[in-house]
Amino acid sequence: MPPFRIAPSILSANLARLGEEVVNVVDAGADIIHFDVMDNHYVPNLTFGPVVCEAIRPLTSAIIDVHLMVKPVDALIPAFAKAGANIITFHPESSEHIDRSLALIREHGCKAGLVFNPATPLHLMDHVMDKLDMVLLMSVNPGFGGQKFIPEALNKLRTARHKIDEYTAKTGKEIWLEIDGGVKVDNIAEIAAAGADTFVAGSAIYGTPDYKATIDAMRAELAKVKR
Ligand SMILES: O=C(CO)[C@H](O)[C@H](O)COP(=O)(O)O
Ligand SMILES: [Fe+2]
Repeated sequence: MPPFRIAPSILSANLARLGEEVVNVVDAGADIIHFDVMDNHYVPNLTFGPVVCEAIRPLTSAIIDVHLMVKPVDALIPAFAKAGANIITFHPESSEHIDRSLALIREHGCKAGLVFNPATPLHLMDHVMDKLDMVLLMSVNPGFGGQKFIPEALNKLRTARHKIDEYTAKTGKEIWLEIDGGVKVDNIAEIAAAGADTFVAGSAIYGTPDYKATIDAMRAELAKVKR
């Protein structure tokens, strides 16, 4: 059984009580805090920046996974690294020089990843695998929480899993495969079977009254997965 990681997106948290919401979800069993950064330019929504990351950093030792939905990306990379991010991912469409942006993330001591929108082809990862620690597939169009999972993402996950497994077999390098958008208790097993090992879930966790019960239910579904 591969290690499965659950990454609640604080986009769906009660932002008036953000600190408590971070602590509570980690106490409930989350592995990662997923931090959605939107700029009202690359995506039609506006969220939070490095100062908010810096504010939550002392509250938890959980991994902070910063998903940059901003264009351009490079100027924000050092700022998020300084604010305590552990992983920084960005969309290839938002960088003029993908290899350079990935290198910049790693030079700042963070794990680096590329994010693929539903219609963005996976071949954009082919020549930068050595600089990737994570591949994030969007199963919704980016910009909002609470959207419906796009089923074609399952085929894309299988393709990405194959590419990553081939690369890992050749080099020994581990690359996490994360899925983001519309992940729920009732589809997480199918998504894991298609190849994901890391699961962002915003509304499915923060929209329920008992975060531990929801995360436990997700783990129970994941325990049934055969791959
Ligand atoms: O990147 C995102 C949106 O662009 C969010 O991480 C994602 O939508 C999580 O929300 P939900 O689990 O409610 O779909
Ligand atoms: Fe996200």
